[in-house]
Amino acid sequence: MTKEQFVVTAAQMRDIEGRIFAAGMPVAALMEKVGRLISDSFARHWQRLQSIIPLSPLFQGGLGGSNVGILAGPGHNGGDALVVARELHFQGYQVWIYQPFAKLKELTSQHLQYAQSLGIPCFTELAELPSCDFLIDGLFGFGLEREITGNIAEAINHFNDWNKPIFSIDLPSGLHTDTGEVLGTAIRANHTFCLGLWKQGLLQEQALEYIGQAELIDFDIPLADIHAILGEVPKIKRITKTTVFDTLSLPLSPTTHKYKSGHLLLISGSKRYAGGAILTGLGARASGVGMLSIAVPESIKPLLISHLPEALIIGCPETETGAISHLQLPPNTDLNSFNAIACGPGLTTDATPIIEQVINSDVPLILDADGLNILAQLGTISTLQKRQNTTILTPHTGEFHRLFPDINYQDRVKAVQTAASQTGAVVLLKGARTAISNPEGVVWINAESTPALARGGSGDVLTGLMGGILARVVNKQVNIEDVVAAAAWWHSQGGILAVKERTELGVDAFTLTQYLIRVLKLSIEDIL
Ligand SMILES: NC(=O)C1=CN([C@@H]2O[C@H](COP(=O)(O)OP(=O)(O)OC[C@H]3O[C@@H](n4cnc5c(N)ncnc54)[C@H](O)[C@@H]3O)[C@@H](O)[C@H]2O)[C@@H](O)CC1
Ligand SMILES: Nc1ncnc2c1ncn2[C@@H]1O[C@H](COP(=O)(O)OP(=O)(O)O)[C@@H](O)[C@H]1O
Ligand SMILES: [K+]
Repeated sequence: MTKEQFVVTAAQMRDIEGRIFAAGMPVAALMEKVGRLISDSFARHWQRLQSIIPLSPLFQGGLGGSNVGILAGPGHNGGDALVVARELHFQGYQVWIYQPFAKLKELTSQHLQYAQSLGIPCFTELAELPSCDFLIDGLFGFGLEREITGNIAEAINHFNDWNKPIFSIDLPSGLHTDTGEVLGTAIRANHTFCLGLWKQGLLQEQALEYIGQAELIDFDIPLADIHAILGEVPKIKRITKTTVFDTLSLPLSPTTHKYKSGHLLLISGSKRYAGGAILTGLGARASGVGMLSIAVPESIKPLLISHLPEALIIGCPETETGAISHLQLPPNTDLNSFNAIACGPGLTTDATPIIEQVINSDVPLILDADGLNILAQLGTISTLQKRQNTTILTPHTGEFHRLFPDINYQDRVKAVQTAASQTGAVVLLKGARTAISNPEGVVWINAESTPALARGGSGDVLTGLMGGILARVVNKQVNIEDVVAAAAWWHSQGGILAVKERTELGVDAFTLTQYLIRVLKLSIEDIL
């Protein structure tokens, strides 16, 4: 595993650091190292930002003229900030320190004393503060243990109102390290230097508006210490390119044939939502699945054939409303003929018998969209108890709430873990930071995505893509949650590449399908 993959809670980070200190690393030496790494990274970012952000009238050109305000807290987050203050002072920045706390940890207090001896101005009152070009936030890190109130809360709100770029150390002060919840109030950072290992709260949706661009500062934590605390196979991980490529089963075996590369059955669409079936089909096409069958209402069969000539389109009898009334598979075919079924986009809730039929089958199954709405009507947990084979549920927040009305989804990591454990399914909760859990609580978080994907139909693309990957690799002893993670990552990366070439407004769901193979190609070239 790479450092980028690990995700820790505050308690785990404290235990990992505890091991390093117990092994002999002096706390002060580590703080020095961390502070230097932050200063170096900061200087790189600031050079880049200078070209795009208007600076204060005091700015005299060159780094030496930049004015920087350092917000220092009482603990070691404040200590880190004070090391950064000293480093930037020696690099020629005009530095001042805001430090309103009466009692500081020993090491933090020493750094403050030295900074003051160097002539760096230090203030305790907001009213005294000079102007600056940017702020470095070292008020609280993972040691924040209660709501921020009083003058500190006031100060945080005040700094947010300054509208200056803010760089936060470890995490924006005020965010809960594990859940990303705002504890009273929080710094709205433009950039966050996460120290050592990714804190779980930074990967939670509710923290996103506070983090800005997040960067991991690797300060060489020994892998043995990480594994000693997180276990040999950590429970919560961030999806990375490497993990995805381990799952995609590439290159193809030279002796493969179309049925060895998986046969996926998509069940999707209605007269009303024909587009959902097309988008799901195009998502599946990008997966490279060997055989693709798509069951749709008879009346939209010609439309599907025109968009997906390679697929076997199965026209089914339809209800008065134009939904599939029941599956009518070709002769000599039953559901066991398929390696996987993906079911739901565009079905409408009139297709209830279909959902009952696929749930009763013994084939790996993905349920999405109306498949989930019907499942909620049937009773999520009792209905899924009948399943013998793999089930994957891919709700967005609204669907999740319908499926699991009793689960609080503020902490999305906990929410997917609970849902997966209650149902025995792998659950993917869609959103800006999609979270995936298997029934044992093994979680993947998709930390790189783009809001450009928040458009109708983009979830249909994901279902098709995931179905295709699942059909391709399901017989190859893969973990199902790894397959789901691979699809989520690929889908988001397609969106990110499309944004680069077409702006955030240029990523409609059809366009997204055209970027899936392009982004795969670039990623393969990158890995080789
Ligand atoms: N030891 C080191 O040199 C290292 C330090 N690191 C830094 O150390 C930080 C953790 O340090 P600490 O454990 O000292 O914790 P923090 O610096 O995050 O804050 C703890 C201090 O804040 C006080 N506090 C907590 N909640 C408060 C509230 N709501 N209102 C007012 N005061 C409050 C506590 O009483 C304590 O004094 C990390 O986030 C990181 O920045 C590590 O990341 C790297 C190694
Ligand atoms: N703000 C966002 N940032 C990144 N990805 C997002 C965001 N909002 C939605 N998405 C992604 O877009 C897709 C939307 O899926 P879904 O809600 O099912 O849409 P639809 O049903 O219209 O296809 C999901 O993959 C989701 O993770
Ligand atoms: K901070």
